[in-house]
Amino acid sequence: MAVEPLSQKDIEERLEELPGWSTDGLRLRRTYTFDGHFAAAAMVVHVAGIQEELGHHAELTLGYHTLAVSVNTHSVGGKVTGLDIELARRVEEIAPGHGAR
Ligand SMILES: C[C@H](O)[C@H](O)[C@H]1CNC2=NC(N)=NC(=O)C2=N1
Repeated sequence: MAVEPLSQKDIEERLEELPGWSTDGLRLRRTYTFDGHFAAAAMVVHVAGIQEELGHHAELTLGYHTLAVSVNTHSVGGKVTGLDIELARRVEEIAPGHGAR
C-alpha cells in the first residue's frame, strides 16, 4: 500500500495518543530528558534497533541529558505519514524503561 502524507487534522488527532510529541505539519518531534548522559545514549541504541526493524529512521540528537527525536518520511518529500506515527509509538513504548521523561 502506498504511503500517503497525513493532513494536519489527522496528525493532531493521532498525537492525542502521544503526549509530549508535537508537529509543525512537516515532522513529528519530541525531546526526552534523562538523569544522565549514558541513559540518553543507551536509548539512542535502542531506538536505532527499532528503526532498523521498521525500515524507518528519525534524526536523533544526543545532548548531555537529552535525546531529541525528529521524524518525517523522506519518500513523500518530507511529510508526516503513518510510518512516523508508528515510529513515535514504538519509541514511546520503550522510553519509560530508559527513565526518559
Ligand atoms: C529503502 C528504505 O526502506 C527507505 O530508504 C527508507 C529508509 N528510512 C526512511 N526513513 C525515513 N524517515 N523516511 C524514509 O522515507 C525512509 N525510507
